[in-house]
Amino acid sequence: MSGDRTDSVSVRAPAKINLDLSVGALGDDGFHPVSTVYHAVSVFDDVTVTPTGGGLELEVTGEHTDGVPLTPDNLVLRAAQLVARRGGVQAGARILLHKGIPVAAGMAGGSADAAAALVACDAAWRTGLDRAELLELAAQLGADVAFALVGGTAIGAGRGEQITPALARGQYHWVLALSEDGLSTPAVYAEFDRLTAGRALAEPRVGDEVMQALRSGDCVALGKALRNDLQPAAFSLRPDLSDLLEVGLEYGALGGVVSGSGPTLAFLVRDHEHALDLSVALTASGACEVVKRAHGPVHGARVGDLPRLT
Ligand SMILES: C[C@@](CO)(OP(=O)(O)O)[C@H](O)COP(=O)(O)OP(=O)(O)OC[C@H]1O[C@@H](n2ccc(N)nc2=O)[C@H](O)[C@@H]1O
Ligand SMILES: Nc1ncnc2c1ncn2[C@@H]1O[C@H](COP(=O)(O)OP(=O)(O)O)[C@@H](O)[C@H]1O
Repeated sequence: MSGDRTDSVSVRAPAKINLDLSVGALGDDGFHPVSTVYHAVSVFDDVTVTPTGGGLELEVTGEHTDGVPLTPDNLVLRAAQLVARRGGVQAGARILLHKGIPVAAGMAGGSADAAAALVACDAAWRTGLDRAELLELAAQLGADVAFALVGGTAIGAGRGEQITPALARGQYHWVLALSEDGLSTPAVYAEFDRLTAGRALAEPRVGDEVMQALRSGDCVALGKALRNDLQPAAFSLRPDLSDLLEVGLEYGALGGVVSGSGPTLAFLVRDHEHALDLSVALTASGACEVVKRAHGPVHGARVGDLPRLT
């Protein structure tokens, strides 16, 4: 069978930022226990799967392709393989990955791709996996993949893969200050270990302030409550990010925080107009080359329209 567009399934998955990221001490499994508030924002990757007679082919297009591996360890291919194995599928697929999420930015782009590929392969191959099975496969692919399936605003526990939806009101507007060079997640966790060596770390716990701000939909309170235990480690590896945070706050952001392991800085603003003002100010200051505006929360990975053929 050779695939055509009538067989194709396209799935869109969102980037995330962490509104709060509390990190505990490195465990024997090589991971840190975390308690985090994930928030899905309107920056997306799209995965289109067309069934074929056999084998997996991957093509990557879009704004952010540098640093995306085309090797079997690409999370899209690993996700497709997990679905094929769980669903007992012999068929193959041609997979198009369109990247709008910056790579190695602390925005979980690879995890979004994995989540999109799980949903798209399941639909294209009609393997009929249920939600629990998809979440189980997601956890095998990375700590952030389960959240990319669920989306919205949610608490992540364990390594981040145990997801509970958070009680959250309102839409929030963000200005994302991007960096040309990414930061490696393992390197930032290793720097966190170095900076906290010899200290007894408390069990990770999401702050009451952030949860209260989300419950009441209060963006000013949320701006003050943003927090990330990995931020000192990201600043230690990239001291320019600390200056950039100061610039954003001086220019009137309600709050700002490094997203996940960085280097993206997420600035909270009041509304669309405020986002435009801050974007212009950050760019004009020379402190940051590329900014993106986004809002959240948005949905998790779900089947959408096929991209237009050109
Ligand atoms: C820091 C966070 C915050 O949401 O996001 P990113 O900045 O990567 O987007 C996550 O904890 C990243 O999750 P993710 O990027 O999925 O990590 P994984 O692929 O599962 O793990 C990559 C490596 O990071 C370290 N790691 C990851 C998660 C965790 N809770 N503790 C860890 O120590 C381990 O060294 C692991 O081998
Ligand atoms: N489909 C994918 N898209 C992006 N990166 C991927 C993908 N598959 C594997 N990777 C690897 O994951 C690393 C982390 O990328 P990403 O998920 O974008 O960032 P972060 O972990 O900072 O949120 C990349 O440097 C790359 O080596």
